[in-house]
Amino acid sequence: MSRKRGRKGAGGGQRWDALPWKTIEPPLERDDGWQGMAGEEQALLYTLEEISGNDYCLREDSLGGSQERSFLAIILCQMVVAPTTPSAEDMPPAAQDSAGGVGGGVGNGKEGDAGDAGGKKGRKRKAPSALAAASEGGSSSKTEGGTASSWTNGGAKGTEKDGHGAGGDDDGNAAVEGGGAEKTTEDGDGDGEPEASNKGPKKKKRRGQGKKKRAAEARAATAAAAAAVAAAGSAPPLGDGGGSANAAAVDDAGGPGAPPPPAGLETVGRKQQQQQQQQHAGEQTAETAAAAAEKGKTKPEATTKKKKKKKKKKKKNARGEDKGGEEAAEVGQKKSERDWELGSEEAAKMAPWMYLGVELHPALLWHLHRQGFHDPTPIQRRVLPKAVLGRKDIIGAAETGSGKTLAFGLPVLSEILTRRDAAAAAARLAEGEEADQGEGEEEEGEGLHEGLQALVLCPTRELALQVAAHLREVVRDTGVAVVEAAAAGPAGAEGGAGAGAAELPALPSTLKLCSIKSLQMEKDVHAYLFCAMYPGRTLIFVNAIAIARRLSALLCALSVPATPLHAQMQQRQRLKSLDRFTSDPKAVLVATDVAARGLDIPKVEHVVHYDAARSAEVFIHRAGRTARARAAGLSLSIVAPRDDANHRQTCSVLGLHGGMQAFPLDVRMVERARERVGMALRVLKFQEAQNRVSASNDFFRGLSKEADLVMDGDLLMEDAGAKPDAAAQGRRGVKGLGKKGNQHAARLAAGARQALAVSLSRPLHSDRRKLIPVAQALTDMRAVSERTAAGDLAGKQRTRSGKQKP
Ligand SMILES: Nc1ncnc2c1ncn2[C@@H]1O[C@H](COP(=O)(O)OP(=O)(O)OP(=O)(O)O)[C@@H](O)[C@H]1O
Repeated sequence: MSRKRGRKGAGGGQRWDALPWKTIEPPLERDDGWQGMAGEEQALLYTLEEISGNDYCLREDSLGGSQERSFLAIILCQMVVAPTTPSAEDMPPAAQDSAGGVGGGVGNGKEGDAGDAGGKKGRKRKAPSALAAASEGGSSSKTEGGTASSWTNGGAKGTEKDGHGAGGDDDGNAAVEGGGAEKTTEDGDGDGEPEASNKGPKKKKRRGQGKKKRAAEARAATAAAAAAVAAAGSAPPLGDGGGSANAAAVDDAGGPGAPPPPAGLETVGRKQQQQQQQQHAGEQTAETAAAAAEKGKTKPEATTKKKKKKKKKKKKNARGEDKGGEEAAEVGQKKSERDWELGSEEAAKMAPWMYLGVELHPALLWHLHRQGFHDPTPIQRRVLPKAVLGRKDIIGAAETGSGKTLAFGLPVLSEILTRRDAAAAAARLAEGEEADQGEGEEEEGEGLHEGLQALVLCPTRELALQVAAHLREVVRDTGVAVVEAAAAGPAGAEGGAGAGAAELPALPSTLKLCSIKSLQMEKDVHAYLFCAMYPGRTLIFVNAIAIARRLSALLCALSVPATPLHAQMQQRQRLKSLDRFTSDPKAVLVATDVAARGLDIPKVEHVVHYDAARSAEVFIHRAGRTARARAAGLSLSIVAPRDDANHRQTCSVLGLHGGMQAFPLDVRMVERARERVGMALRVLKFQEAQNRVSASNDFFRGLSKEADLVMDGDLLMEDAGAKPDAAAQGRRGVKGLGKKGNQHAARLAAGARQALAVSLSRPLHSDRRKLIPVAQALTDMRAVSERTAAGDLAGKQRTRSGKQKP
């Protein structure tokens, strides 16, 4: 439900750049609810409300506890792009007229968006309060019903919540979006080519005659596609029984209960964008006119300076010096508005986005299409209309891997791009010049939008990098820079979630949950057995850094390509581990909860909880690293007696009162895995001894070198397994073992390594057919247990009646 919160009648005169940024220092440590929010956070929200002129906050009653605080970052994003002036439709007619005049120069290049209704009149959207009221009705139902999208949740839980991005932080980093100001002539990725459409952005020659034709084609195709989907009953009909908030939001444009003329929808969206542009252009015209007049006077000087600056920047880039420390802003060649036109077929594919009635900036649409995102996800469908059209501040909630990043990212980026276009148009207008894409325009835009446009806070550096990369993908080549910036967090802190949240995020319905009961000392065996039997990208979660180190070393010794990830690793090493994990489809990452939240690593097939998560919320975040974006995934909990309490609590919170499904195990394979793990532990023990010896020897050698002394051989220990010539030099061996003892140790080490190698060269099970996919194993197991249950039932009935049932 939406409800009003915060101070009323807040003025809208301030701008986002007056934000007290310094008061937001991740990690935000409170994990209690909205009401109990730390004073400064509360103050920050009020400040944000004042700045945005928005004195209400849309939220759902189902959200509570830490979720609200979790979405501070999103609120923040929305706030910084919220209007500081009344919207065009709230303006008196005269003002609207003048804004319309400005907009005439702005709308250039939009005809190809398939967003125009070809002259049909769109219905006016409701005023914000009406929209809020409408959304109340819509948001009461939490299921996405009857939509065209395969993102529909179907059997997923009715209440979808999330605790995205908050809680106990690892090291408190921020992803920062800068906008408009930066531009280089390089494509950050070196890959400006479209993948989905196999067509590059349209070239300028598309201007003129052919353009109108193509635009008309695109409109016709989109309208036809939309109408076809609606006719088939698979599109979300407005005001239908599905009752989703999305439908309610669309109602705002189309009226409740009325089947939507798709073109009308598009008109509303397009009109909205034009209004936004007109509004921004109107705001900036006077300011820009003065600036332009000034610029006109000093232009030659200013241009030369800028060109020099650019040259310097290019040189720096070539030398790789301009990385700004940790930042790696990928700013591609800025393309003009016209370059983002989609062809008619492409536009038709993107019709589900048009249904939202939100006209996203064409560049975003183009990039969404390029990435194959033809459908908005449920959370995106619900957020976008309210964020973009309703200009609401949103606390969003959805299952893991459901596209929340773009849900908050798209409105922010669309606003930045739209404002920039409007500013450029206003500048052109002020200078009385014909729109001319190129250097001149870039500089105008640059002058008007220099600086930070939006800020996203993330609890870990990894997440900051990921969010930035994710957003960067949709603004490639627009000249908007998305960069990551680090902020200091508590050293060595782990990214555990705050316990005791009243509401929990949901898990995707494509995720299977199962468990293995184990002894503490057998956990290694089960973890190894699973990795060996079901190779695939696997994320193993442990509760302690020492275990992450030990288990990853053990798995490596067993030829499983494992790497650790924990908060005590240097940032560089952490990124390297992640790189390795993402580049090898069979890699295993042994991680602490530093990797539990928000990380979107493609195609993680399995999540293994080596140690039980300390709370159900952490469990959900961990498990949510797999089964993302509609993919299937498996979560396996290895439950030893000491994990039992946490595991049972998680099960009860998830409503699995009978516990999780037992993972099928073959006793013979467990036996063989046990043998191998034993051998690997021996190898590691010898390895460790060897490492200790060489570390000690290195230490003494280093000392003697520094002091310029001749090394006394007695101080050196002999390497177990060292080369024979080293032993021949008469050094003393490992203390307590003596020379013979060392030789014996070396022999043992070599023997253990060899035995392990032999064992690893054989299949884990003599019958290779036992290597079946996890999903198959679970299906088989279910069938067996169903048969057993049926048998049991029959058995019971037999006993009771004394007769066997047919
Ligand atoms: N409209 C879309 N169509 C297809 N894929 C999408 C769409 N939007 C996002 N995705 C993809 O879905 C994946 C998950 O997105 P994202 O990381 O935003 O999820 P999330 O909801 O933030 O997850 P978490 O709660 O775990 O942080 C990403 O790989 C993203 O590229």
